[in-house]
Amino acid sequence: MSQAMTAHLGLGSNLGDRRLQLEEALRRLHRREGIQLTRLSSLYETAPVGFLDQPPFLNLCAEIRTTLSPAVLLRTLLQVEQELHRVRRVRWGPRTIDVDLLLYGDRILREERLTVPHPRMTERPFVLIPLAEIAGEIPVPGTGKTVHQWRAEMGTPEDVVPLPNPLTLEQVTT
Ligand SMILES: Nc1ncnc2c1ncn2[C@@H]1O[C@H](COP(=O)(O)OP(=O)(O)OP(=O)(O)O)[C@@H](O)[C@H]1O
Ligand SMILES: Nc1nc2c(c(=O)[nH]1)N=C(CO)CN2
Repeated sequence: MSQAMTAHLGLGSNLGDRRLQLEEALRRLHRREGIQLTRLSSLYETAPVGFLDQPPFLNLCAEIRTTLSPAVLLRTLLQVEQELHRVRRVRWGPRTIDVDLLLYGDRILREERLTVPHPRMTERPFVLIPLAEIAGEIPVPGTGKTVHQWRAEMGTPEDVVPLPNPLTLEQVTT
């Protein structure tokens, strides 16, 4: 068994019961061997980025402790997406669930199917705002800046709105 690492995930949904799908994805991840959910950000409603003609997303970020390697962790995230019947037709388009690996400790990976830190995370308000809540002091490897510094540079977008009743760690781990 390898040493447990801290990693950060970004989750999003903009089709169907968005909140339920995020909740179910988190519950399934926590039940997987080698993954323990340790912190959740607030839940945000966010305007779509990239492909604009699609419904608003719910997004949040999660901290996990994991003994899985980055490659096995990514495979597990993709499996959970499949279990939730993710349908994806358009790049950056609507999806029932999306789970991205944002950070894996202080590792930098540039593999064919896995880039860590996630290559677009420092330009995405729907990632940086929730991530800053739970990982503000963490340096984004290879960038020379912390999550908080990236988030501060972005200003305060109006289209990332915290929901009054977020998901709780207790709710998804018990
Ligand atoms: N850090 C990462 N997290 C998740 N997927 C990654 C990562 N790096 C590379 N990938 C690859 O990206 C592929 C496509 O991912 P996905 O469909 O979630 O992209 P997308 O959500 O449409 O766009 P984006 O990557 O901009 O969020 C995955 O199958 C995976 O192999
Ligand atoms: N607001 C928001 N926009 C997106 C999102 C997302 O999760 N939230 N995911 C995308 C696919 O990578 C593209 N655009």
